[in-house]
Amino acid sequence: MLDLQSVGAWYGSTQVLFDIDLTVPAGQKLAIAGTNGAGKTTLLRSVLGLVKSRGEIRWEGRRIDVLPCHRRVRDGGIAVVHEGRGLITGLSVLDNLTLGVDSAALRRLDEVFDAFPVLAERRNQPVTNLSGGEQQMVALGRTMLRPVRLLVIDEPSLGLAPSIVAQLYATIARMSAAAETTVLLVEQELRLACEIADRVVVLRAGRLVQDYSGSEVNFDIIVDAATGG
Ligand SMILES: Nc1ncnc2c1ncn2[C@@H]1O[C@H](COP(=O)(O)OP(=O)(O)OP(=O)(O)O)[C@@H](O)[C@H]1O
Repeated sequence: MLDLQSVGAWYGSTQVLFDIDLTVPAGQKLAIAGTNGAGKTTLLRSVLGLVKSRGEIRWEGRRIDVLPCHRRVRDGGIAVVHEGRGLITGLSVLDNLTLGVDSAALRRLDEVFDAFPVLAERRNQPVTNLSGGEQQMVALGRTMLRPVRLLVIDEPSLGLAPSIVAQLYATIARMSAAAETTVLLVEQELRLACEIADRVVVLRAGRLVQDYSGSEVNFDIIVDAATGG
């Protein structure tokens, strides 16, 4: 379970998140919606320890707000797929996928190549030769080889062709179902968010203003709240 109590966040002296209380049960797929600048990415960054924040954040019962980012990620089984993709530009596709993983995980490399055949074809090429969508596949493939308990995903569809987005989302859905991974997702395309999420919260001007789950996770219900209507 991920639990945020009275979380605020700041860039310099400017507060951009206010009093966020949010409990995400293990295995839940939560999408965070809201207009540009509402604070969606900052909420993810607060969980990861990448922005100045106050309040308490617990993951699996343990306070993580007191830990630096690398400890949260390593100890908490947290993986991040974000706009910048976080790949190591000098390395090949294969090296980016496998760097630091153990031999048991390496045996699952075929699962990544089954999900994204183009990566098998281009395994020895530098990641910088890949398109944005292919790089996003590498980023997601990396998480498939690691024991991920919390998957944090920021804008996976940004700038990608619909067919690639569909492939990415199918993989995310499969991964999270198979391993009961908890997912925190920021996705501007609300239809996509509603397809994968079992809960959607809406941020407005740094505050959590709506919380939808079950049958309320429906594009027509959520779109007005999320776009400020
Ligand atoms: N590095 C930064 N330095 C200063 N202010 C920032 C920084 N990053 C974001 N902000 C500000 O914090 C607020 C929340 O930004 P955030 O990126 O979290 O919003 P968002 O909902 O993810 O927006 P978008 O949908 O446009 O990506 C905005 O007012 C933004 O201008």
